[in-house]
Amino acid sequence: MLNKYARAFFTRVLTPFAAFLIRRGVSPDTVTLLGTAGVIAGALVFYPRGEFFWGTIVITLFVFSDLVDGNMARQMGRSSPWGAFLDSTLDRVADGAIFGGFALWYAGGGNDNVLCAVSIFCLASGQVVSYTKARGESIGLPVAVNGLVERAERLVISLVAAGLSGLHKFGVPGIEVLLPVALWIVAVGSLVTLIQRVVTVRRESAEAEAEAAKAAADDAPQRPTEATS
Ligand SMILES: CCCCCCCC/C=C\CCCCCCCC(=O)OC[C@H](COP(=O)(O)O[C@@H]1[C@H](O)[C@H](OP(=O)(O)O)[C@@H](O)[C@H](O)[C@H]1O)OC(=O)CCCCCCC/C=C\CCCCCCCC
Ligand SMILES: Nc1ccn([C@@H]2O[C@H](COP(=O)(O)O)[C@@H](O)[C@H]2O)c(=O)n1
Ligand SMILES: [Mg+2]
Ligand SMILES: [Mg+2]
Repeated sequence: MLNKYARAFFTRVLTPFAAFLIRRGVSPDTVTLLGTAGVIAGALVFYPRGEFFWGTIVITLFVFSDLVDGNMARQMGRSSPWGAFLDSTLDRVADGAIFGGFALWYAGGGNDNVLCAVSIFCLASGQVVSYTKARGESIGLPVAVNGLVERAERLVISLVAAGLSGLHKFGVPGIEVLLPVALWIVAVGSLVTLIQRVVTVRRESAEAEAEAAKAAADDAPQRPTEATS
């Protein structure tokens, strides 16, 4: 949903910055790599210590690089299979660091085994949700569904809640409940999305098999029947 409705807005806002980086000779791959490094650092330095406000600020500064790199590649007319591969692969690494950071906090100072497990579930299910689409497309299916909670939703829900929960350390009472609520929402939403995508791939592969069987039957040489032989 966000990918559909917010992307156009962010493209307009980030295009001048992307053009500036191009003029400075920066490559899209450099932006992809530095952006991912910044997200990993923000997530793994701050979140395991319960520093959710500062961790989210650092991650937010870098996560938008994921929209800038593609924008730069398109402006330069240099969108490439390698760039698409690098972008998607490093998305998985960045997501692993964010939800891994939450899990480390709940396994340590946050001292909550259930929320640790929910964070690990968010991490794993998010990766599998993305994998279903990538694998489905690699076997030639359209995978014509995005589902309830795509990557942009997973990030926005988790990061907004983490940033606000972090205000607890600045004296805002009760607000720390937002992160657990967000993690449960992302976990359930990712499960629903996973089911939506698997059902779609199952339907599309059954349709493709039926079409292939029909094409094979149409192409098969007509066997003489007993009556004509
Ligand atoms: C006192 C206040 C404290 C608050 C602290 C600060 C709060 C700031 C919080 C959050 C900011 C969150 C920003 C998150 C931005 C996410 C941008 C992003 O990277 O989106 C990526 C997404 C997908 O890009 P790709 O096409 O490169 O990725 C594909 C995707 O990953 C596929 O995965 P799948 O979906 O299948 O699971 C893969 O299959 C594929 O391989 C891969 O290529 O990009 C978009 O979707 C574009 C839309 C981005 C929309 C961003 C909306 C940001 C909205 C609000 C942010 C501001 C909120 C501020 C709140 C402040 C609260 C007080
Ligand atoms: N280093 C890169 C990064 C991305 N691309 C291209 O952009 C597409 C992704 O666009 P986003 O707006 O989602 O970042 C990707 O599929 C590539 O075609 C690139 O070429 N090099
Ligand atoms: Mg990108
Ligand atoms: Mg990306």
